[in-house]
Amino acid sequence: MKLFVKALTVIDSSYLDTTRGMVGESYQVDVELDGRVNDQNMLLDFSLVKKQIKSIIDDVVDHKLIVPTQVAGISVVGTQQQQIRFPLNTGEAIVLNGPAEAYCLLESECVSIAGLTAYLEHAILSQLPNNITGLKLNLSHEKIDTPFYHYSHGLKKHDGNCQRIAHGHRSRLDIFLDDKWEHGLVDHWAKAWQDIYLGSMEDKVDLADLSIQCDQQQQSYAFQYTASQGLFELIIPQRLCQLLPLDTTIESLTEYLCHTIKADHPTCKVKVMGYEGIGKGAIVELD
Ligand SMILES: Nc1nc2c(c(=O)[nH]1)N=C([C@H](O)[C@H](O)COP(=O)(O)OP(=O)(O)OP(=O)(O)O)CN2
Repeated sequence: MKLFVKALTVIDSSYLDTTRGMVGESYQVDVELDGRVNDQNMLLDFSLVKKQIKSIIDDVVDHKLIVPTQVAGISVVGTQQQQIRFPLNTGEAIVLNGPAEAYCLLESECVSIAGLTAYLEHAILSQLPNNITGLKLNLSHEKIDTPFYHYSHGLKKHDGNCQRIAHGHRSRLDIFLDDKWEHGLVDHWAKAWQDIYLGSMEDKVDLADLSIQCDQQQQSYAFQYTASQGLFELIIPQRLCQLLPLDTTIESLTEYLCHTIKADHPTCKVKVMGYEGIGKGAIVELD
């Protein structure tokens, strides 16, 4: 007997990669359970499938930075507050300091959908009732036929997990000039924000102001803030980052895109639909 739930949840996270740097991701999650029915003649009540499995996925990976810990030269120090120095293959590094709950440490050399799926399946199955003998997850990307981008950010004013300084999204973007969808503009922004960290100028500090030590980070930006989960710090190469004069909520990002595009096309009606991951976002229009 099997039970399935499609589109159980969406994981919005970021991961570290020695080539790409920090990559924002959104995965849709489907689940299939295997086992014997219980005395309610159910494998597992759908409401428990939704609540319990979603809550495990949230605890293990959602809104976290996924760090492959078998990369040569990586260092992970600390227990409750962890400092991570992640080497890039250009010789640069991404350095973080934050509460342990903001990271998902994966024992591998890189992050892949297959590796993450196996890790989550193991974590979930061990917490389900004994009549459930197997579990299969399907993590998939939203099918986007147009150019899209991967961004990472942190929202220090958010009272939930979006305050974590490095989580992200894989997002589509729609731009219209005088009601016509503009491939050229969408493509431009998708390239500009391909694997980008969107940092608020307000959170930028001097390297010397950080509580962590840093070595060769001359061409890097440093960010720091304290939110309800604790102190968050990040050092990231400037080339992987765009500084913005705003909080990086989807409302502000979409407004920023719309105003920037309007400045180049003053006589056009501009409409931008900015997405934060899958199926949600903001719309801004300027006449
Ligand atoms: N109006 C807005 N609300 C939220 C924003 C935002 O920009 N504008 N941003 C966030 C976070 O960045 C977050 O990454 C997105 O949250 P979400 O995927 O909705 O997370 P939840 O855990 O609340 O939802 P699930 O899909 O159930 O995991 C938050 N809100």
